[in-house]
Amino acid sequence: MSEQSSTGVFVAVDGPSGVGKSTLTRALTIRLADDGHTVHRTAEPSDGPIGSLARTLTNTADGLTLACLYTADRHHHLAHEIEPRLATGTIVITDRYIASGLVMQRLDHVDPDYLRALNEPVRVPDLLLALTADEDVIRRRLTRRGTHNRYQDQRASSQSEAAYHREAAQHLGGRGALVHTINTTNLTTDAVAALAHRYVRDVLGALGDTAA
Ligand SMILES: Nc1ncnc2c1ncn2[C@@H]1O[C@H](COP(=O)(O)OP(=O)(O)OP(=O)(O)O)[C@@H](O)[C@H]1O
Ligand SMILES: Cc1cn([C@H]2C[C@H](O)[C@@H](COP(=O)(O)O)O2)c(=O)[nH]c1=O
Repeated sequence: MSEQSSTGVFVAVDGPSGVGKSTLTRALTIRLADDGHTVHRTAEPSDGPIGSLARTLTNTADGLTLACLYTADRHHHLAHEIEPRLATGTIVITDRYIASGLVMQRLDHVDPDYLRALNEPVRVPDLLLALTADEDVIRRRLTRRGTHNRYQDQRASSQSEAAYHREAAQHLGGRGALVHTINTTNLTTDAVAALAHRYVRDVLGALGDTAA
């Protein structure tokens, strides 16, 4: 087991619904923990009070309400769960973050400029792993696993969702996040995890971490 990292790294895994975010987040956490790092796996909506409310209202509230709720949850998530861990050198990996906020409520017809402005004060991740896959592949994955939310049942939204995620990744890159896009169409879950693992190790290596 190698030495514990002294620098927290904040990683966001984002992309269209059903692309493989949760699968990757779990696998990446295990790989980094096996390297000897302390890793905290989390997700948005968070398990905090605002996240729980947002999750409850996702299928019924309007886009503006959800945009404000999810952004409020993001601030609370950062202040109470993410930043305290980063401060102790933990690697934090979140399944969904700002990109989901820029995309999902845009699918609810909220103005993208407003969504960007709302998320402007929110800390960007050090590394965004932006997952993509061909639309028919995502659809097959969702059918096999089962849909979780109303967005996944709307076939028409999946193309816009992918396009909006590309824009969101570009925007976050412009705000200083290191962005790696992983096209998972022809990659096994292990291959996706191996690639993501390498990207995180590169970041740790650049920070001078001996366990990278
Ligand atoms: N690279 C891959 N190849 C094949 N199947 C995959 C791959 N990645 C994930 N899957 C499968 O696709 C399904 C959806 O994956 P997962 O639940 O991780 O997606 P998600 O992006 O987290 O979904 P959601 O947006 O609903 O939270 C699961 O059944 C998972 O096993
Ligand atoms: C962060 C965030 C999330 N959402 C929605 C999208 C999904 O309906 C759920 C999360 O579902 P999962 O299967 O657990 O990934 O939350 C959203 O609408 N806006 C956001 O900013």
